[in-house]
Amino acid sequence: MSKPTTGEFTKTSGWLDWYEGPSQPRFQLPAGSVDAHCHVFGPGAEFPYAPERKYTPCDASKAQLYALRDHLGFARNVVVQATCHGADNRAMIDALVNANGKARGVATVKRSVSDEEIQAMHDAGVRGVRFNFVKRLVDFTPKDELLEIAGRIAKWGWHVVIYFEAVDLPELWDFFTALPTTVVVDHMGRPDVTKPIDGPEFQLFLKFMREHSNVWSKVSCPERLSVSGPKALNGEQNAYTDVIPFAKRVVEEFPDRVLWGTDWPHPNLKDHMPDDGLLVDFIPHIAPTAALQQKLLVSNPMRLYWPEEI
Ligand SMILES: O=C(O)/C=C(\CC(=O)C(=O)O)C(=O)O
Repeated sequence: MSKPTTGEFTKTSGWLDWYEGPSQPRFQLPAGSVDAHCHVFGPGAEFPYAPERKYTPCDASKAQLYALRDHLGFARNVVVQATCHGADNRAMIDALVNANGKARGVATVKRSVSDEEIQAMHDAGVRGVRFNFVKRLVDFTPKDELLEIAGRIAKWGWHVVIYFEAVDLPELWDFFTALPTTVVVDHMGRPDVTKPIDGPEFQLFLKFMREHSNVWSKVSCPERLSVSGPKALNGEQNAYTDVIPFAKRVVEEFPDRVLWGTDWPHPNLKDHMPDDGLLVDFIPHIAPTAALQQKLLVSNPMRLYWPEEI
C-alpha cells in the first residue's frame, strides 16, 4: 500500500494515520469474506471534507482500501459514510462504482433527499443509512426527521445502521425499537469493557438484540473498545483480550445477526494504530468455529448486502 497523504487539509492535531505495511494474517479468511465496516476519506483534493466535520483525517482512498482488501484476503467491502464527509456521499459512492460490484455502501442522508437521489444511490450500491448518536462526531438530528428518513428508505429494502455509546442506550431505546427496518449496531454499541459482561449495561444491549429480531450487530473495533490491550502490533497474536468475552457472547448468542469489519482507516484512534493483519487474527478468538466464521464473514453480510447473489 502507498503512504497516507494529507492533501491540502490540515489533519486534526494528534491524528494517527493508518498503518502502513500490514502483516499477512495467519488466520485464513473463508472464501468470499466481507469487510462489512470500513471507510474512505477523500482524497480531500478530489472529495473535500465537509465544513461541519468534527475531525479532519489523513486521506484514505478507494485504491488504498481495495489494496488492503486484497492483501488481507477479503473479497468484498461495505463502505460506511464517515462523518468527516457529512451528508456528501460522493467519495463513498465513487468507491462503490469503481469496485466491480464488490462493494456496497451505507450513506448519510438529510430529510431533503429526493426519491431520485435515493434511487441513484441504490443503483450505485447503497443499501443503508447511518444514524450517528456519538456526540463528539455529530450535531443532534431530531428523531422525527430520522424516523421519516427510515420510513422512506425502507421502500428500497435498505436498513439503518446506528452508532451510539452504551450509556446512551436507555435514552435511545424507544427510538431504536420504533425503527421499521433491519437495524445494524456499530461496534456492539461501544460497551465499556471494564464493566462486567453480566452487568446491567451490556445485559441491556443483549436484551435489545434478544427481544428485537431485526437488530444485528457489528462485533468490530476491539482496538477502539480495549482498555488493557495488548495492542495488535509487533506480531501480537492475543490482542485486545478484554474485548473477547463481549464479542464472543454476541457471536455465539446471535450467530445469524453479526457482521465483522476492519474499520479501516480507524478514525480518531488516539492511543495506537493497529496492524490490520493482526486485527484479522483477532477473529477466531471471537468466532471460534468454522461454522461461526462462515456466518460472520460470508453468509450474514451476503444476506444483507448481496441477497440477489445467494
Ligand atoms: O469508524 C467508526 O466506526 C468510528 C468512528 C468514526 C465514525 O464513525 C465516523 O466518523 O463516521 C469513531 O468512533 O470516531
